[in-house]
Amino acid sequence: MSEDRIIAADATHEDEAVEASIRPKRLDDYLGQRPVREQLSIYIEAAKQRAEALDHVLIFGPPGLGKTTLSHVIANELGVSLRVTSGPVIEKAGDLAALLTNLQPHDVLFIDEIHRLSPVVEEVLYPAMEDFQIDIMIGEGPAARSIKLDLPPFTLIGATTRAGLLTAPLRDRFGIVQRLEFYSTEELTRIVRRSAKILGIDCAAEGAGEIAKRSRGTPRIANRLLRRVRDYAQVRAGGHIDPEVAHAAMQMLRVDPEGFDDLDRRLLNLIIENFDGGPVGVDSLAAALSEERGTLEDVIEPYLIQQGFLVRTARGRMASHKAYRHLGLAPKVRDSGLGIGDSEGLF
Ligand SMILES: Nc1ncnc2c1ncn2[C@@H]1O[C@H](COP(=O)(O)OP(=O)(O)OP(=O)(O)O)[C@@H](O)[C@H]1O
Ligand SMILES: [Mg+2]
Repeated sequence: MSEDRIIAADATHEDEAVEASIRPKRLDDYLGQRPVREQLSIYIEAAKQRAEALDHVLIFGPPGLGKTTLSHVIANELGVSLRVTSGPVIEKAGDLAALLTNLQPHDVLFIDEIHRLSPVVEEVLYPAMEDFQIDIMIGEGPAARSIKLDLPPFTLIGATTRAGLLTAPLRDRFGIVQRLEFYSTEELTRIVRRSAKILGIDCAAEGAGEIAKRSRGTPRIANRLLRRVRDYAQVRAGGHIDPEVAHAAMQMLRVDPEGFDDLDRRLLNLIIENFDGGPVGVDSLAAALSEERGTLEDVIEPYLIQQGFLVRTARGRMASHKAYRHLGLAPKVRDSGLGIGDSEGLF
């Protein structure tokens, strides 16, 4: 279901193809995320001055905010090669050992979805990260013995949408931990304008702003909406994107001024109409929407929570007054005063 969403934060094949051309390569082009950029530029500079590998970096945050992009940027700024893999792809300890022993000194190994590493593979990673050493087993049965191999000093960059699922020993081995935040409308406007320029799209500043406003704080969505608005502009408006054209295209895409689509509105409506505003358990919501729990938690909820339309409480999800108003409904009057104070936050 959610794969068809114009505002889904996870990458489609089309996104991946276009992203390669518009993905920023240097820190200066990596817009927004100012604290992250400031810190990393110092750590990178310091590592280069000492001629050492950069300390291991953990990047976490919702899909489409720039984790993969940032890992490419870091490797570029360090002037080293980047090897890319992901948690579910590394099946055996030997697969990881092969990757590690093929690194050049100071290279970056990027493990996407690092929370999905198997426990055996994770065990191999601990000494590799800490001492640049791995233990590998040679032979089988009684003749089997373990030998220690030295690795070149390297930087591991781990990315995850679910920092909470990382084991403590793994998390503790990252010297640098960066959390990506949703982008402001101004930042997304700059991102849209940059992408439009690269893709040769005629997009006025206010047109870019209109797209940015509806992009759920997420560069990937902003870039995708830009491409769809371009299609609309090309067929209906001589190829020029101004606020009116952007607005009309969004109406066609059924993306509302908050950047919500039918699925978001169905979710909020469900909580309000069927569960009396909540609290309601996430499993009940996922079942009612025919979505997987993980999709609901990782892709749909975070922005609704961050924007204060949905509240995550210990007893389940609740629709806020803002949600009622957005759907044109009268907010429910509560006696308990249950609200944001019960929220567990985003992760
Ligand atoms: N800071 C940024 N400045 C400009 N463009 C950005 C920035 N961050 C991300 N983008 C754009 O958004 C796209 C998606 O980013 P990216 O693939 O890095 O997200 P991600 O966090 O790795 O997502 P996922 O969780 O799905 O792996 C990139 O191709 C890039 O064009
Ligand atoms: Mg990624």
